[in-house]
Amino acid sequence: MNAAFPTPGTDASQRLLSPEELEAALRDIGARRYHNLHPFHRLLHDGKLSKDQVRAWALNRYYYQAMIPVKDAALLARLPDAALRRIWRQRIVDHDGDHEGDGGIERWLKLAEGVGFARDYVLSTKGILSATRFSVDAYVHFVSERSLLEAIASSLTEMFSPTIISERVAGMLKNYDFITKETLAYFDKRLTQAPRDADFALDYVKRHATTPELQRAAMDALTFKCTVLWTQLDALYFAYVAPGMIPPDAWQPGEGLVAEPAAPTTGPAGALQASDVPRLPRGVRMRFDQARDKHVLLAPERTFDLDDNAVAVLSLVDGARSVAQIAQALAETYAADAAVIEADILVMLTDLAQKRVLER
Ligand SMILES: O=C(O)c1cc(C(=O)O)c2c(n1)C(=O)C(=O)c1cc(C(=O)O)[nH]c1-2
Repeated sequence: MNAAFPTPGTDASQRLLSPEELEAALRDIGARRYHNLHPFHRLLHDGKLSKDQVRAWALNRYYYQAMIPVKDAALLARLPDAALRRIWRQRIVDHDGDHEGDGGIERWLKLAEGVGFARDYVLSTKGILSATRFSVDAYVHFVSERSLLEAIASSLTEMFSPTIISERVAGMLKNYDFITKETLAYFDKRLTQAPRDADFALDYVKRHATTPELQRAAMDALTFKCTVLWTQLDALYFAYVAPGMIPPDAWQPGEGLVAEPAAPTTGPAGALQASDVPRLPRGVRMRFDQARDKHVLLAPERTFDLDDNAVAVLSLVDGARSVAQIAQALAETYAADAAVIEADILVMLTDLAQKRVLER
């Protein structure tokens, strides 16, 4: 094949590399083309994406996860000996599990549910970008149609995945308040599975790429696979970051989500009580918007305009004062009746709590 990004060093392709040189050449491909370098991953790991952009990533990547065992079954079907099949079939078990509710696909569904998706919507693959589908399908076709050496070499991106997984998990946990360790449980197992799989595949490639042509084919296969991963992120970036052109049938923010549970309540119908101590949740803050010359309440992905009364109340919401104390302070400032103010601000604060921009 013609590599999309030809690997430099054409003289090296003329001669037979030692197994160590071949490994170094393969690692060099990853160092230059692996998807850890993609701007979308940088934004994801550095906490620069909105919750909807993280959702778009989780949804699209589900298709990759779902098709990996299809790809591995295609490869398995072509393996001529039982010993190799025994080893390779473990990959299918890792993703599909041994029983209902087990395996990597299931754990990815948990991740998607963890960021708000309804399970059935994810399973339907309805909102997935066509470009995601095309590149993942291209990987399955490649593995089905190319030589066994190329098919196995194309899985070698897994050599590079433990580093990106560690970076991703640490970065996402640190930077997003909607991501928990349980949500990212998918990656725990990959940290041992990926090196085991990559060691086997690398050993196979080093032993079977016995001519310069075969070594070149293995390198091209790995390059191809890097482009499979890269183009998925290009598509996400184009649709959901910049310029933000979401194709007609792809997921639109808001679709396929489970309704967010109402704010935890103590009083009747979730109403705040005078003794409650309100505070702004993590990630929510009041700001003065210079351009619009007004105060706003900034929450992840949402902004609420605030009138003067709301600004006066929220300035006193500090996680220490109760509603009654806030009413008392306002009554003194404005020389008004504390009971009347308390009744008014209970309505206002209850409304904010129901919008999940206030906690008690
Ligand atoms: O999180 C990642 O960045 C990442 C990368 C890759 C990869 O490099 O192909 C895989 C995975 N994860 C993964 O979870 C996975 O199951 C997997 C299977 C394969 C493969 O080619 O057979 N790659 C990957």
